[in-house]
Amino acid sequence: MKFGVVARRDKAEALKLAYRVYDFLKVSGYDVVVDEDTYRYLREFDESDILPLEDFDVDFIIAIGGDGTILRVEHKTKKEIPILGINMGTLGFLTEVEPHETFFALSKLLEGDYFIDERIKLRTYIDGEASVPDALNEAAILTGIPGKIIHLKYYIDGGLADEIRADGLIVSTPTGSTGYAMSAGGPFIDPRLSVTVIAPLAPLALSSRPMVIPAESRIDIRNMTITREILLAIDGQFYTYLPPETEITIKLSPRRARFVRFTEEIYPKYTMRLKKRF
Ligand SMILES: NC(=O)c1ccc[n+]([C@@H]2O[C@H](COP(=O)([O-])OP(=O)(O)OC[C@H]3O[C@@H](n4cnc5c(N)ncnc54)[C@H](O)[C@@H]3O)[C@@H](O)[C@H]2O)c1
Ligand SMILES: Nc1ncnc2c1ncn2[C@@H]1O[C@H](COP(=O)(O)OP(=O)(O)OP(=O)(O)O)[C@@H](O)[C@H]1O
Repeated sequence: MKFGVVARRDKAEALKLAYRVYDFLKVSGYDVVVDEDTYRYLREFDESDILPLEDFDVDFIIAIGGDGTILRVEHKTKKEIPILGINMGTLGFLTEVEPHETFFALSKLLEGDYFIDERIKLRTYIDGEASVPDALNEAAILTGIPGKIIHLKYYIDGGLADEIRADGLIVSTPTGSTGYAMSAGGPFIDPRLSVTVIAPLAPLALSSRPMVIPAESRIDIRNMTITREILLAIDGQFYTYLPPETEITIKLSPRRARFVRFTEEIYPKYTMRLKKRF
């Protein structure tokens, strides 16, 4: 078995724990690679084990950090590698275990006492091209000029669903339903469901409400403000400004994210975490 180790670079405890995980796995006889960005901030790893995240070809990734760290791993790796998230974040909604549980969790992983939680992702097409990363949380279509409204029309499976004047539109997976979409008034979506949430961001009209549609549906978004660019932000990791005439389409991605879990429990696990959020 081969492992990859990644830590958030801005927290010394996360880097130190990454080294302990690396050392434990090496001493146990496993091949381990370490993300080069992590190495840049802690030079103790063996130089021959350093690789860019983009080149990780391992069985499991141990990610030590918060949600931003997990999202970064998801965006940079090319294969659907299962991630075990160790929470060294503020919220750590996407992580599985707390730091004090690290070595117990690793033992369970090595014994095969775990399961894989697969999460759907969304693919965004820009003028018909899949040229941007898939979203684990959401694709956010945002006003390019803070303080200025954007006028959008969006179509579901070819039919006009709504026309909004708002700060933006959040198109979210069940995983992302507890992130930006929830701040836009969207509901908690049980991660076992295959649905997409569409939530307008600060809409002018009271009648523009969040909706939940089948994940297999096609969403076409058109910018009606012909003079204003819009900003597309995916999972807070990738940004691009799009000219007004750009045609945006969002569909279910053929790819999935995979997480190592030790319990299938959703309630009260996620709902308790939501309480921590507020
Ligand atoms: N107003 C908002 O609520 C708002 C605004 C921008 C981005 N976000 C979220 O932040 C994400 C990027 O995360 P980051 O850590 O790189 O950015 P960040 O550092 O700006 O933190 C955003 C916060 O959202 C939390 N978060 C991220 N994904 C989550 C999820 N699936 N469920 C519950 N909480 C979640 C993070 O823990 C963090 O507290 C985006 O994908 C988006 O969902 C939220
Ligand atoms: N190696 C790195 N390269 C780029 N950005 C990084 C790196 N390590 C950490 N960051 C950034 O540092 C910030 C903090 O990381 P992270 O999101 O993991 O923790 P957090 O914000 O405290 O946790 P949470 O997202 O759970 O609230 C994030 O914005 C993350 O993207």
